[in-house]
Amino acid sequence: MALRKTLTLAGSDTSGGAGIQADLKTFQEHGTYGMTALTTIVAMDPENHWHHQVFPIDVETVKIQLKTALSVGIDAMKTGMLPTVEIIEVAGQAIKQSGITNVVIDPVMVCKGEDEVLLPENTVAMREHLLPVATVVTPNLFEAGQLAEMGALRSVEEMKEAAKRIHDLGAKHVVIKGGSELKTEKAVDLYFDGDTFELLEAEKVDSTYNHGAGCTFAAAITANLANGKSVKEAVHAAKAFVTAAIEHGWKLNEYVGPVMHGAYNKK
Ligand SMILES: Nc1ncnc2c1ncn2[C@@H]1O[C@H](COP(=O)(O)OP(=O)(O)O)[C@@H](O)[C@H]1O
Ligand SMILES: Cc1ncc(COP(=O)(O)O)c(C=O)c1O
Repeated sequence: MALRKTLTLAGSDTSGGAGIQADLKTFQEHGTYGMTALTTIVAMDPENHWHHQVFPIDVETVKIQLKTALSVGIDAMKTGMLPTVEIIEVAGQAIKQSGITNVVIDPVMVCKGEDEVLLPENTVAMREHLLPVATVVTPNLFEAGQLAEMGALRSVEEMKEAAKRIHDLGAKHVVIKGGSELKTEKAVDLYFDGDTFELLEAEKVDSTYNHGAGCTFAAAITANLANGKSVKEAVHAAKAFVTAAIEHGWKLNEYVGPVMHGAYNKK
């Protein structure tokens, strides 16, 4: 079988656990050929409690990277941190024009442990330009509440309502990650295909070493789609992959603990 090509349009996480670094490691673990289009650079200030600083890439530079990557014919792609409205618009247009069918939108709005949320106008732009081109969208509880205009989500019932609203905005499949935020015994995610709901459950890991979990989950879905799995199969396999990664999360320094991207294949 020819090597399947995967693309991430996302930010660089200098600390290596999230962003394009998580995506490439995850793509590799799934035996796909990973490519990147960089949207922003995130650096951390070691002298100021590891405070995140975000340096967006010029929109023309994002455009030319997308043109380059999409010209080779991509089997599946994902988006991650998109720092400006202009970049979100360019992403939506490029995806639409390319005709690519396996598109995972991870609507990153905030980094774990950081209070600063990306600008509210970015959420508006995501609704308009990214949800309509999404094969799968993977918001966490906070992001789903923002996209659905429902504020904080606290229960599976509220997650169901949010999933319906997000589906109505154009995303074909919706996965809302309850993760460690939802007050349930297990780590519960809700999957909605526009027709039926399914709960994906895994043991909740008692750990704060979960940096990059969201990116890893979305990248695993992307690689599984590239490898020919159905959306439902791709999501289930990604859940097992990310659970193992969280179980083996580790301490990089006193501020951040990344997941172990390759843990699933070492089991
Ligand atoms: N403590 C945990 N134990 C097990 N699974 C978790 C835990 N926290 C998050 N997950 C799972 O990891 C995946 C990524 O979720 P999450 O970390 O909430 O995303 P994000 O990084 O976007 O906030 C989801 O499948 C979620 O259920
Ligand atoms: C570039 C980048 N993308 C995405 C994220 C979100 O990461 P997570 O998978 O932990 O939600 C971060 C968080 O630091 C980041 O730096």
